[in-house]
Amino acid sequence: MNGQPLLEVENLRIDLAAGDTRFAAVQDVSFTINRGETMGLVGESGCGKSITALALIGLLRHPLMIGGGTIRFDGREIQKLPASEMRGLRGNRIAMIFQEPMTALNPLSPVGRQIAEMFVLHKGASWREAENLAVEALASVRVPAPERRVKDYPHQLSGGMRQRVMIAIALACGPDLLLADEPTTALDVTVQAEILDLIRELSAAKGTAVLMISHDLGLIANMCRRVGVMYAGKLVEERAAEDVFRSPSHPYTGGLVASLPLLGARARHGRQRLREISGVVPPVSAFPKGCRFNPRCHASTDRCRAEDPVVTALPDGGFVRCHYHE
Ligand SMILES: Nc1ncnc2c1ncn2[C@@H]1O[C@H](COP(=O)(O)OP(=O)(O)OP(=O)(O)O)[C@@H](O)[C@H]1O
Repeated sequence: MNGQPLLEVENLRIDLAAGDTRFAAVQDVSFTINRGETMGLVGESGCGKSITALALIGLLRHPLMIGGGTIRFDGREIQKLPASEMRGLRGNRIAMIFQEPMTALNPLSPVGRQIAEMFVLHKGASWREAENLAVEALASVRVPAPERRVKDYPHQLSGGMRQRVMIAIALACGPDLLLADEPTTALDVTVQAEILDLIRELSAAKGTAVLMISHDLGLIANMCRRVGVMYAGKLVEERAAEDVFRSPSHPYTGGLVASLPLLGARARHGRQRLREISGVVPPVSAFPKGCRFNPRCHASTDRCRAEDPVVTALPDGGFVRCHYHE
């Protein structure tokens, strides 16, 4: 089954309503994730990564809404599914973990019960069975003394332990797709590595496809075979992770690579200080005309200011959205 398309996103557009106006916060986003595959989505804060993930799991809320395009999961268009079917998919076949588990966990319910609920809701287990399964699920994310920990409330756990609980909930039903939105950003460095290892190991063991979202290209390259680079609501490059580092095609990707402390070519040679991309991602209401990256691009021309580049396929199977990718 691996290698078959699981998630197919075509020309996704996400609108942000502001009074009578609608701004396209995400536009022309297309990508496919095959069964069992791990893909990364990288870009600075505000590029539209999180809202893309929320759209995929049917959790966009006003003022954000899907403005166009299609999302097919396992061959079925999710926008056309009745709400009850979408609820059946969410948490069961598509799961999501967030940066801050405290916001996703119920503070008033013991963590074991929150895990058990998944088995009751989606797998038809009795509460007694589900509570045993919850202990097993906690053990699988390497929470020590899981039979005691199931009784703990979220505030009694450390940030790393809470994230493990979140992963246990997400993977409880053996989803086909896990959306991991900055799952380690709020954690300290040693815990980050443990959590990433856990996601990598458990998803590989269960054949779960993963969409890993991060502003950290180093992390994404470590975890994912394929990388989509997002800038101001558009995918500007999609390549195999090693190709992104070897020969970034889009100037934005080049900037992200150059700003990595260990991998940036300039840093490697130790001759020049790290080059960062100057400026910031514009707000959705002020995306520039032409190529959205043009005001920050060191190589932009009149054409970039006037004309939005189309997607160009690259010989290595990737694609880029830049007039001057060659
Ligand atoms: N509920 C909301 N209301 C208004 N604007 C929103 C809302 N949620 C997101 N946005 C805007 O949509 C754009 C994309 O946000 P999104 O959170 O997807 O970015 P991101 O790349 O995931 O960044 P971050 O890592 O900071 O979440 C941003 O400009 C953001 O301000």
